[in-house]
Amino acid sequence: MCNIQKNYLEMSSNKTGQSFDFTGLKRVIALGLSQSKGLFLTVIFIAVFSACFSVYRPYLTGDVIDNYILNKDLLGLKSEIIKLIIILVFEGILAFFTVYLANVVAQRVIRELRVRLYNHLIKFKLGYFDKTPNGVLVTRSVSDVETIAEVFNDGILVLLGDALKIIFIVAMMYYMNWVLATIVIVILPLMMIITRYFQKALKDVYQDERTLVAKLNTFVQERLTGMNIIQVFNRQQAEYDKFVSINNDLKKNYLKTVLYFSLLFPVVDIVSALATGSLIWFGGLRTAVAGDVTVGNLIAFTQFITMLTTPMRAIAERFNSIQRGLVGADRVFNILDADETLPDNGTKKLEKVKGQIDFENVVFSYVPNNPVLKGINFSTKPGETIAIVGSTGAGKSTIINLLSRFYDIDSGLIKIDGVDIYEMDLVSLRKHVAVVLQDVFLFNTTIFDNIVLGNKEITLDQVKAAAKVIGIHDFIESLPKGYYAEVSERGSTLSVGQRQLISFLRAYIYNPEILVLDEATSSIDSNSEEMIQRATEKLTEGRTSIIIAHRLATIQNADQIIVMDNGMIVEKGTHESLLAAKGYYSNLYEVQFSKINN
Ligand SMILES: Nc1ncnc2c1ncn2[C@@H]1O[C@H](COP(=O)(O)OP(=O)(O)OP(=O)(O)O)[C@@H](O)[C@H]1O
Repeated sequence: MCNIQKNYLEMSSNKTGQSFDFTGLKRVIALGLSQSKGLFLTVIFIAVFSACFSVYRPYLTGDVIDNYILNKDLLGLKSEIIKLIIILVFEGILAFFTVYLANVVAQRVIRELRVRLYNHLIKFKLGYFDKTPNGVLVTRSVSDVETIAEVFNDGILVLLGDALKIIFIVAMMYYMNWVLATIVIVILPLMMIITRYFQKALKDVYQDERTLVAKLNTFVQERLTGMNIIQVFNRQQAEYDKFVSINNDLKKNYLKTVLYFSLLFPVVDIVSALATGSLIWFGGLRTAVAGDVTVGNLIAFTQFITMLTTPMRAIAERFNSIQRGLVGADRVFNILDADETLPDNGTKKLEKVKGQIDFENVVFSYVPNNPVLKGINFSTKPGETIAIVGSTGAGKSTIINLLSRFYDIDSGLIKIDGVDIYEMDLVSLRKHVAVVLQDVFLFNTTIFDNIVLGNKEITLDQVKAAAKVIGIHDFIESLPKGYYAEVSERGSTLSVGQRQLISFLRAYIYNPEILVLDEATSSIDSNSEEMIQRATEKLTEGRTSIIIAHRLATIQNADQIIVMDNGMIVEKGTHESLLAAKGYYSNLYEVQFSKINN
């Protein structure tokens, strides 16, 4: 099974087996407190206050019936009704503040988590991204984080109010009439069992839902990026079928949630009706026969049952929201807890480097125990141009990944100016090494921004001067908005050659002492080839350069050519000496030369 699939499955099937994740909840609450302690406590205070008020209402209703309506005390009735109205209005105001403030807390937590997550991800080793599909990470950073809001919005803060309400109602019922209170209370455990059952079932459904959403995001994102492959190979129908299948799974999952909910409400209603029926039957008998239950008591208690059912039913919903939020939180915290950051323990900050590079017996594997580089040794003098050639998959690009510490080596030493790169501060190391990758990546912003990459110290004039040297200034100026022309996603509206030249310009403007260039394999027209050849000469002038070459014609003047095969260096020398040796390089050269001639 490939790494991506494995990691994806690991991240998706993180079921804990517990019905409620208290550790996750504690962590989310701690985050809420750290973001808005004052607000958080205010909402709790309002919830307590509001719970007291709502309980007072049925009590007052019973009191109005027994003492004012039945006694025909109209004056007293008027003042009691005014009291009831004031309580209702006040309850409404408190409800508004609870919902509004809980949402403010939730949004602050979301903002904080997104920032933390992005800040964490951006420091991860490239190896992590090799294993994890982009769609999964997009889902974690966008929609999973969003679900955490539910823990606050409809979750714990409101849940607390509901729980308090239940406690106050029970206390008030016993205060008013213990017989009626006991009749109602007997029914309560039944409701709790039902709620707990649905709570467990819903957690599993939500976990599956998050997995399926991530799967759908990954699918759509990858297909959109590789749309040209799908269309060229006429895979539309097959890809459509796969999409329909994932989408169907998601629909089935949502319907499961709906099923649980549609069942939960009627079941709770039936239990509530059972409680009301028993109350009226027994209570009515006692009113008529024993006389120890007043009419006001009976009416107040029917109101209590409704008031109990609503928060109890709501508690199931609240748990449901918290559950959904905690499943999202679990996934987000998994990433936040992942220790995938590239270790940066080096302390040496080199201000200027001369450009001497040494690889000493370097061994490296992407996947443990499967070395891709098996003992690489070479050295460059400052200012030299060194070319690396060899068969596909030989390990050429891997060498440049190691020099910039995109990945860490298994053993050996890589030195710049005699200093082990692991002793160097990472930022300082990368400041001295510019990399032009085979597959040019352009962001969806202006050409200028794509070149300076947010560095405010680089001016437009500097970029223009550099573009003239590289030979792309006229082309950029010919675009409708020149340097401020927007590049479409990944630069798809530019030709391969133009994208290459923009990435050359990006490296040139940073003026590094060491340049690493992974030549594009895609064929370009001879005019662009000539432009790129001239730009390469300018780019490598006066700095140590490592060029991974696919076209041998471009590297004949290199100071040193390294020939690689199957993770090892098989030959080293100049173009002439290697041709004379009649070995691997000479063969490679002849094959390319005869291809060109043919
Ligand atoms: N991120 C990765 N994870 C796992 N294996 C990888 C990764 N990148 C490359 N490899 C493997 O490492 C080996 C060397 O790859 P590398 O890209 O260095 O070859 P290359 O010589 O640059 O090839 P090409 O000329 O085709 O670009 C290959 O077998 C490749 O499959």
